[in-house]
Amino acid sequence: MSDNTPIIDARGIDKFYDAHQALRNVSLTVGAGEFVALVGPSGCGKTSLLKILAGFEEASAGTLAIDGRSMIGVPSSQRPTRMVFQKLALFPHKTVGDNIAFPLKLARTDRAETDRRVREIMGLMHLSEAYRDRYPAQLSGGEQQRVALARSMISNPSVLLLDEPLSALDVKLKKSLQAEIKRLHRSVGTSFVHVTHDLEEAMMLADRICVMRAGRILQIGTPSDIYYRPSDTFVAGFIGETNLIAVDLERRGSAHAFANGAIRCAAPEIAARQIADGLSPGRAVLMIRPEMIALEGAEQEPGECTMEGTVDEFFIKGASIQYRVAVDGIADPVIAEVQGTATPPADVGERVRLGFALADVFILATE
Ligand SMILES: Nc1ncnc2c1ncn2[C@@H]1O[C@H](COP(=O)(O)OP(=O)(O)OP(=O)(O)O)[C@@H](O)[C@H]1O
Repeated sequence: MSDNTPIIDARGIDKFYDAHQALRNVSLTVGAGEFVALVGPSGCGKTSLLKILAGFEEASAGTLAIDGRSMIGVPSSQRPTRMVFQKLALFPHKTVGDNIAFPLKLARTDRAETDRRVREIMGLMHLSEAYRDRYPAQLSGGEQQRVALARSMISNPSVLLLDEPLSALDVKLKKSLQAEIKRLHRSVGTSFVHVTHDLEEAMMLADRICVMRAGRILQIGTPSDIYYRPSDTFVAGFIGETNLIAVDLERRGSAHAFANGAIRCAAPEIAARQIADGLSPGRAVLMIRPEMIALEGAEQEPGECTMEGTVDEFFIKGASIQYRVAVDGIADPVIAEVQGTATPPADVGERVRLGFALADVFILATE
């Protein structure tokens, strides 16, 4: 995990491509050994930010320091950063060993030391010695990506920048490479900045997630902050499925309560930490994650709050069953993700009662 000294300190970064503004006043710090994931819709500026950190693009405004040194005007080859791309950039006519050793060759490292380091990093990436004399085309996609990771780590960069390195791989390979990346990160102490479209991947790997939209950073926080305390409805909906229900936020003495005719609660009072920063009483949105909603049956204790509705559809997902329930007075179907069982607890068209605990709600501003 990180200490307090930032390895990356980017402040007020703007990026223009001609008249098009790709980044707007972006500030990001990354601690030593920290793993930060950048997520956001296509075109929001993730790769532009990564390229500015790597030195492949210059910022149009703002400051950038890495390892305490200003990076303005410092070319990519002289930065303590390495980047791994989605599309492999291995040299097809060099062997695996020569590909991995390439950065050391550029630095004129002697042969014995190069040999030792190549062996060490191949071991770390679980690449067998037998692969050393093969060519990239003789490896699987996952193995090639491990070679690319080994090559980028061999010169001990302070920062590894990963631009969707796993997105071209099939699901099984992706899972195993995710585990490899996590293990690599734990064992080297390098800071990682990882761009991904896969939100589950971001949640699994990162110490902090940075959510971007239209060139701006909307929220930076731990996976749990982003998931349970999103800064707005966009972040809430972008990171995993969720229920967003219109409510009125009211002040009750020193506490707050919410009201919606379709939700019955004995005392709908909530703690201040369950309300987005700066939100005042009035129209608001109640967020509750599907897995926090129970389908109430004979064995299920009633929740502190309940809603009644009719099952629209359900999907058996294996470990869980997802219910979509039409609740009178709530525009969108309410999604409940319940524990998977061989016999689904309710059928389409059945009347059901949904229950949830007050502690699991979070109140956000309407868009
Ligand atoms: N070299 C360039 N010249 C002009 N416009 C560019 C250039 N590179 C990126 N852009 C534009 O800047 C915006 C941000 O692009 P960027 O590649 O940083 O987004 P992204 O979040 O990484 O997207 P994706 O998830 O699709 O890879 C986009 O609108 C893109 O079209």
